[in-house]
Amino acid sequence: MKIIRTANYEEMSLKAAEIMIDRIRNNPEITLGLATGSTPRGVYQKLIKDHVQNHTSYKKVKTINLDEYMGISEDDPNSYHYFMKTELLDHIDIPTAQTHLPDGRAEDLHAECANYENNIQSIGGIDLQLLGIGENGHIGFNEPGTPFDILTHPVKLEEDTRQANARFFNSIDEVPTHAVTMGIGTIMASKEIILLASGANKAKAMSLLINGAIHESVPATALRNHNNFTIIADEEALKLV
Ligand SMILES: N[C@@H]1[C@@H](O)[C@H](O)[C@@H](COP(=O)(O)O)O[C@@H]1O
Repeated sequence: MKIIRTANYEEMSLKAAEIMIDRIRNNPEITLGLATGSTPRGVYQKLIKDHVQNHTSYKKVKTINLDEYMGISEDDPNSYHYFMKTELLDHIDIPTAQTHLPDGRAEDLHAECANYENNIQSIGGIDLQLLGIGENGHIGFNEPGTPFDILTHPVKLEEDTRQANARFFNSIDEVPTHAVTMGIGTIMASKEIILLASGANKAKAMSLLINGAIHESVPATALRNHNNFTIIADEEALKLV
C-alpha cells in the first residue's frame, strides 16, 4: 500500500488524473474501472481538460463502472449512468459501446450480475480501478460484513449509506434501497487500484483502512492485501492517521 498525502481536494484530483493519464498514454487500450460520487468529480474534470488540451485519446479505452442503483432509469439524473455520461463520458472520444455500467433495472438481477462479471473477464479484466470510500468503509456498494471474495452482486443498502447519499436526491424516501455492485473479489482482481478520499467525513474510515485490522467489518481493508494499491487522500481525510 502506497499513500500519497495531498494538501486538499484539488491536489488529490490532480495527482490521480496525472497517474490515470500516464496509464492511458502507456496503454491506449486500457480498461478503466470507474467510480461515481462527489470524490472522483475533480479527477474527471481534469481528464476532460487534458483530453481537450493534450488530445489524450479514449477511442480504444474501455470503462467498467463499479455500481448502479436498482430500479432507477438510466436517464434519471440520480442514476450512475447519468452521472458518468454528464461528468465524463460525453466529453471524451470514447465509443459508447466500450462503456459499461450494471443495469439496475434488469428483470433477472442475478443473471445481470453474472453477465457483468463475465464481461469483465472477457475483456481481460480491469487494468486500473478508481475507488472512493463510504463513511462506513464501503467500496462500490460493498457494505460492512460483505465477504472479501464476493463477485458482482445485488445489495441492500445500509441506512447510513442512504443517508450519506441523500444529498443528491430531493428526499431520503427517493434514495433507492438496493443496488448492484462489483464485488470485493471483482475489485481485488484489478491489476492496479487507486482509492481517493477527501474531507473530514472520511477521516474515520481512512484511519480504519490504514491502521485497523483487515476485516470484513471495514470492506476497504481488503485492499491492503492488493499488491498495487495506492491511496491518494487529502490532509483532512488523513487527519486521524
Ligand atoms: N457507491 C458509491 C461509492 O462508490 C462511493 O465511493 C461512495 C462515496 O461517495 P462520495 O465520493 O460522494 O463521498 O458513495 C457511494 O456509496
